[in-house]
Amino acid sequence: HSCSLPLIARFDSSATTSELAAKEPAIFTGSEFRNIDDDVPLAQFAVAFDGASWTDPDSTTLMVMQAMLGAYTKGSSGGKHMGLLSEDIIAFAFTSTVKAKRLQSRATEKEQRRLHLPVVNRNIGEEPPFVVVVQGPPQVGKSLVIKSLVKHYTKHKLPEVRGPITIVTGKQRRVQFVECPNDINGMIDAAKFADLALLLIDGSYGFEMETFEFLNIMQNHGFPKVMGVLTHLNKFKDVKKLRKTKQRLKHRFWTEIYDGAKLFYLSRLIHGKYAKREVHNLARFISVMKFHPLSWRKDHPYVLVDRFEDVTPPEKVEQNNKCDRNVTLYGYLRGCNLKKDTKVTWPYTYTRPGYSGKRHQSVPKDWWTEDISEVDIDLS
Ligand SMILES: Nc1nc2c(ncn2[C@@H]2O[C@H](COP(=O)(O)OP(=O)(O)OP(=O)(O)O)[C@@H](O)[C@H]2O)c(=O)[nH]1
Repeated sequence: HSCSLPLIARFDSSATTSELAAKEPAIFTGSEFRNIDDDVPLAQFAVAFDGASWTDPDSTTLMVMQAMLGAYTKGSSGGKHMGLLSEDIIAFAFTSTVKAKRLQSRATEKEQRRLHLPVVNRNIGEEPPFVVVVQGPPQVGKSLVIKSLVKHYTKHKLPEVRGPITIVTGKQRRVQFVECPNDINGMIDAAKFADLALLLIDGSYGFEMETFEFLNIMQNHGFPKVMGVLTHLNKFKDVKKLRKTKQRLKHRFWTEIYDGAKLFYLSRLIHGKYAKREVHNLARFISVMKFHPLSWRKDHPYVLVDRFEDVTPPEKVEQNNKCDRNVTLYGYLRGCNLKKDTKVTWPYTYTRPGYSGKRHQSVPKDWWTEDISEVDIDLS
């Protein structure tokens, strides 16, 4: 004490702690961390508030309060005048045996109740969107149909279709529109993840190879709901011929799919866009359609990867065809949601030689589907 007094005297000793603090105010640099652990029956939390110097008339009250709540040391750095190291929390120390017993029996009761609870769905986030695949031969109007539907639902003009587009179409429903690429691999992918396939047919030309090809692929890769859409009908000048063609194409469509399969007509093009009323009808059908999980998908889980946090570029994966890197993915496994940050290790990759060389106009590079039927995934 005698040594430190002269040292202190060198400073302006008339200033109180609060005055010193006021000169250089503390900035609270805190953060929040929440960790839900059902095995720990107690919730622990920390509260920070402005303190008062010991000369302050409120200091005694605050000290009593702090003793009741528990204290945190200022030992470790965390800001100018404070620390963040937690100490024993006095608040959790029992002062009476009766209270201790009561708390203990309550904790046991809670634990028992937890054990007897039915398994709750702990999926994080919303349900995956329904995937509507828009398929058809080149130039049939796939992009225009997607643009028109987006415009109908969101009132926004979509200048270009560059990838899957997800839209909220109802309180509990999201729909994702995907343009089906016109190559065999793209069609196989699409047939697997589609909940609904919109088959676009050029009415002025009739059925084309791409439609039959896709129907064939769908037979083998899970048959989603299918609706036909006839476009380019405005090219008919003769009303009688138009009516006859519609009839003929409808019966052909029914033969290919099933009797009574839904077929829409986009018969008018106004300023380069489909007629509002016709788009409205199509959109309403999509909005109210009941989608059922397909039994095929239950046996062949497919993951639709939206976004990789640790992206493995397809090109790289291709080179060493066996990829065992741990990739954190954020996506949907059909039928159940994957937890965010689920660790997935896949032994092989879906990307095939030449993938990067191909022009994937409608699907962004960091988006692809992965067959994970043999992949070890921790879904707990
Ligand atoms: N006359 C007429 N033209 C249409 C109709 N539907 C689309 N088009 C036109 O056909 C062209 C191609 O339309 P897109 O929507 O790009 O067709 P797409 O199927 O996405 O084409 P790809 O991506 O190249 O396969 C555009 O110029 C459209 O305006 C229609 O019903 N009638």
